[in-house]
Amino acid sequence: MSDVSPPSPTPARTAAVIPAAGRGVRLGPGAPKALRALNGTPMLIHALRALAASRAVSLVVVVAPPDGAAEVKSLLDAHALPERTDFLVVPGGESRQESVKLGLDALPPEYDIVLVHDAARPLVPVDTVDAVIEAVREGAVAVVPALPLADTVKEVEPAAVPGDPEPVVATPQRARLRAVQTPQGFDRATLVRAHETVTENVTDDASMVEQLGETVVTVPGHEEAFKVTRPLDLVLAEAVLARRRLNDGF
Ligand SMILES: Nc1ccn([C@@H]2O[C@H](COP(=O)(O)OP(=O)(O)OP(=O)(O)O)[C@@H](O)[C@H]2O)c(=O)n1
Ligand SMILES: C[C@](O)(CO)[C@H](O)COP(=O)(O)O
Repeated sequence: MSDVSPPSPTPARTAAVIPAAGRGVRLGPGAPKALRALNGTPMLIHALRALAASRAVSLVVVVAPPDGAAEVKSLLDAHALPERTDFLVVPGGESRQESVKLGLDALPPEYDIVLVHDAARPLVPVDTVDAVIEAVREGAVAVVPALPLADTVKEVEPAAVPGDPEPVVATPQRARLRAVQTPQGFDRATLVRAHETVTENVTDDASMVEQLGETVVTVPGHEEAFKVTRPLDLVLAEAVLARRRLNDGF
């Protein structure tokens, strides 16, 4: 009997797609949201560094504003990024869903696990990224970081005219609700099938996988993985960066 143990299987390779093609209408007038600065550095660069901080992520596909791929490529060249990670830039589409699909189409064949991460969540901690990857490696086909809600949520009959009173139709049990973040992690084949199958517009990739009848699971999210959506979020993001600098002793 040989005492040589069989070689352990090669871990699945992980790539990330960062949709960064949005305009940032809710943030107000200015450059596309992903290119706006947080403490002097574009939000997209913060998001790239956050994902590339995971040793498991070896490729990041950035989905740039449709007419902004050249500008995004120059931005990447102008900022220090980890050398062990490869970066690709492709032009995006009209909706987040379309942009993610364009990013997926650009992925080389050797990647089995795909993360989809909003450029608008620039401060996600690496432990959250790694927890998502680990859950996919362990066999989940779709994984989302999730947090319990602080507010009570009402379902309403949306008003025809914004600002008019809206009748409340239900109050879902808060203990069963979660706010989900990114990166969302997927078995690549499942995510590709979801994007080929679901035609209705949805707000996250995991819900497309749900529509295939596949199980989506959660891992704990993180309060610093919040999405920069409105002007106040910029204030919070800069405060988080200031706290990190203090904690790091800078
Ligand atoms: N056509 C689009 C729209 C959105 N996104 C990306 O999807 C992520 C989440 O979208 P959101 O926060 O809604 O960004 P915006 O669409 O830019 O914001 P808004 O809806 O306020 O315009 C962002 O990183 C955004 O750049 C994208 O790649 N392509
Ligand atoms: C994907 C997402 O960040 C999960 O919470 C969110 O649904 C994106 O929504 P947006 O309106 O496109 O920002």
